[in-house]
Amino acid sequence: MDTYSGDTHEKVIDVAGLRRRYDGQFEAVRGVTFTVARGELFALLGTNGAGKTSTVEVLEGLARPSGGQVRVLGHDPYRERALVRPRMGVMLQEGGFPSDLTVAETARMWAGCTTGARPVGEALEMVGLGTRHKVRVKQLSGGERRRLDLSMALLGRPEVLFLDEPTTGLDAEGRHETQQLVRELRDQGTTVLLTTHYLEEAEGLADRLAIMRDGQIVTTGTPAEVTAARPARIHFTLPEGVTPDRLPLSVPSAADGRRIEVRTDRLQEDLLELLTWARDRDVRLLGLDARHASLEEAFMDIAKGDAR
Ligand SMILES: Nc1ncnc2c1ncn2[C@@H]1O[C@H](COP(=O)(O)OP(=O)(O)OP(=O)(O)O)[C@@H](O)[C@H]1O
Repeated sequence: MDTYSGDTHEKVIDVAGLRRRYDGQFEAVRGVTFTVARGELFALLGTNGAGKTSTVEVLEGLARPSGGQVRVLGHDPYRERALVRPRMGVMLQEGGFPSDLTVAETARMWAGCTTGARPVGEALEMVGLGTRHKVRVKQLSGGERRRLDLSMALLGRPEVLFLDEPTTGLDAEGRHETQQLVRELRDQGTTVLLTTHYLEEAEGLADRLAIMRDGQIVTTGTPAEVTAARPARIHFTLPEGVTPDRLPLSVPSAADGRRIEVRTDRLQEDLLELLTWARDRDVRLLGLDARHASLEEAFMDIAKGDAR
């Protein structure tokens, strides 16, 4: 079946066993499966070379898979590109607009090739480039070029938006503004597939995410599910004269001098045992800090090869 009914559980992106091999040799994507529902924001994460862009390019219809099945809005994005392309917005890692054109000329040129385009001024306003319309593309800063790329991806009021590292090169304020815009687009019903190296960005924006390594998805779920599967951390420093070997044995810990890190799946129990031990011996745990794993910590574990 090629079209979907339009209910909120509609799989706007449906990837099953995707493989992509370059030049019949190196296999960059090795059996990737995930779905993204309408109105969902899905983040694809992974270290450099994990296979994110190779995956996203297939979804954008820019490359043919060497194995598996891909559907975007119910269609094969490569063979039925003409049906899918007008409904998707694509922001590549490098926009590559002619550098001698002004921002407004670029936008008008792009609008000319876009079905049902927004007014050019509106698209530029959305990304904060409204006052930069007379500036040549080559005179824009790196961050402004990323915003122009995003603006052009939004021109056709896309149902599904592919954002490949949309905030790379932006300063903190620009990142915040772009994240806010992406959140608003999602809230208005746009389905978004995002790749990013900023893990707090993924943690803050994504409804669900997948972490890739060596061409495969090693972990997937909501940010809370992905971090809940990793050990929590307790950090503290022992006062002088108290050596790590005096800690309660059932609390798993690693010591760097007197600085202690406990990694635990039983945060509440281990914290209670530690605090009781400290109180009974009148030991002050300096700089005590206890928290669940962040997405960054989960990512680092996974990147190192520890996939739970
Ligand atoms: N055109 C190509 N020909 C051959 N190998 C390629 C080609 N493009 C990418 N690769 C290889 O495929 C693997 C995955 O690359 P890809 O760009 O998909 O990774 P990525 O996760 O997007 O990385 P990054 O975070 O650096 O953008 C890498 O080993 C890369 O060297």
